[in-house]
Amino acid sequence: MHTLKEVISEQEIQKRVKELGKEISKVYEGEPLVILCTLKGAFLFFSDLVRSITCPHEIDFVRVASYGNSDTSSNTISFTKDIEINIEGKHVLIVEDIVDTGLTMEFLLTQFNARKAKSVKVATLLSKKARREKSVAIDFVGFYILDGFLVGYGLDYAEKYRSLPSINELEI
Ligand SMILES: O=P(O)(O)OC[C@H]1O[C@H](OP(=O)(O)OP(=O)(O)O)[C@H](O)[C@@H]1O
Ligand code: HPA
Ligand SMILES: [Mg+2]
Repeated sequence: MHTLKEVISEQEIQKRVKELGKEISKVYEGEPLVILCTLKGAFLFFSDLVRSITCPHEIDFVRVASYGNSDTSSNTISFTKDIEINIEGKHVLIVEDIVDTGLTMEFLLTQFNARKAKSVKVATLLSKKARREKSVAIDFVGFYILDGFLVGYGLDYAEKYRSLPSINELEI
């Protein structure tokens, strides 16, 4: 077992997700919108966020991974599941749990910008700049985090802790 220290409570997360949902709904009102969940880490944030977005939208799922069982990026992104919806002419919102080095988001932006979407924007629950290697533009941010390896609310360490309702720092 590892020691966990709570850094963002379930209540704080739920409040912030609702605020983000309102903000996003205003931006896309009346526009064709596809919201993409980046598996696995974004699964809880995504499912709460889409329920607080009031404008009509489609959803789809993409699977990328680079951390494996480690707390540092392998710098190699495995892309094992693509979306199934055609995004041409539609606005795309990529939903992530965390932008850390930025490598994953840079990869996703390159992928989806190449597919003639009307726009491609990014929503992330957490943005951690201490280890940022690629500068990526993020449109909607839940919380800025200074440092530390985080688990819970979708985020894992070696596949553990994803189902916790709060965000916690892992003491390895
Ligand atoms: O900015 P980066 O340094 O690229 O890190 C962010 C990415 O790392 C995690 O995914 P991971 O590879 O752990 O896969 P997972 O979502 O299945 O946990 C996280 O969910 C992001 O997708
Ligand atoms: O802090 C983190 N926790 C879990 N997964 C991650 N992937 C990038 N950064 C993190
Ligand atoms: Mg992970």
